[in-house]
Amino acid sequence: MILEKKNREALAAQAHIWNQIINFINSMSLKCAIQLGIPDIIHSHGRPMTLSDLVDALPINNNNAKAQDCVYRLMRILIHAGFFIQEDEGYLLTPTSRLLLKDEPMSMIPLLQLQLDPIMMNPWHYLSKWLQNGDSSTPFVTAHGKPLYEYAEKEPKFSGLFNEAMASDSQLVASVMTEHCKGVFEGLKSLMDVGGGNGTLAKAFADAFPQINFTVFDLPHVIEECDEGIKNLTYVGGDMFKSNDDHYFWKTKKSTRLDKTLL
Ligand SMILES: C[S@@+](CC[C@H](N)C(=O)[O-])C[C@H]1O[C@@H](n2cnc3c(N)ncnc32)[C@H](O)[C@@H]1O
Repeated sequence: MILEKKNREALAAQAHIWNQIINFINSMSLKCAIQLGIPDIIHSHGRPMTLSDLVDALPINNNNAKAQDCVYRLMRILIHAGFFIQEDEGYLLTPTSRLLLKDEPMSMIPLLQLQLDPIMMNPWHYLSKWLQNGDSSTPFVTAHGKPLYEYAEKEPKFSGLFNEAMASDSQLVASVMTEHCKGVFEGLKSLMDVGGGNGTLAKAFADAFPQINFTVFDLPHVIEECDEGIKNLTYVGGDMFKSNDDHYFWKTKKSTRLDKTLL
């Protein structure tokens, strides 16, 4: 059967819309795989893992006759998305899923947990409402009634999740910069990381460049959770947008003009 151009285009357009509508299945399947510890289970198996071995090892109700079928489908999605490969003998990790192992120093699990948490996903449901409101806040405010960092201040669990996620994302940058961008630090005596979170980046730099004094400046509730311990690294809590002559940040960087959009 030869389809007319008009029909071919309509079918392709329909398939495209389907793909866009169900795009979230990839990220939700990945979240499920991390919650069940699939990358770690396959990694500890030490060789390609069959579907039935995987189902047996998973912390799920595998008495359910559908479990094997569901895990098979979950793995098909994740293989298609590049997280695993399947050989005759079973499933194996890819370089991407290696970055999702719990003990991998550059593990991206915390970032995934933050970005796919309902607290961070809810604002997306309010995007059009926020645009309709026309206010200058963010969709996060429309969804939760307060800005992200105020919310984090009141919710220590979320704050911990946020700071861990930021830190996990900094690990790779820290290692590349300390190894390949040494020239950037030449001649510096001091350096301040404004909005430096729990200091992961500054700690890596302070270790690599002991001749430079580093300061991490962040909101007081973030700094309270940081432990000192490195000689050439200091933590200072404050609000960079509150101009105050006595304020450490403004004393140090009076001429710095900061724009909230940078955050
Ligand atoms: C996107 S995070 C980046 C964290 C860190 N630089 C990193 O890359 O891992 C932004 C940081 O800015 C901090 N922050 C937000 N508003 C701030 C303010 N008014 N004064 C100081 N720090 C602020 C937050 O607490 C958060 O740690």
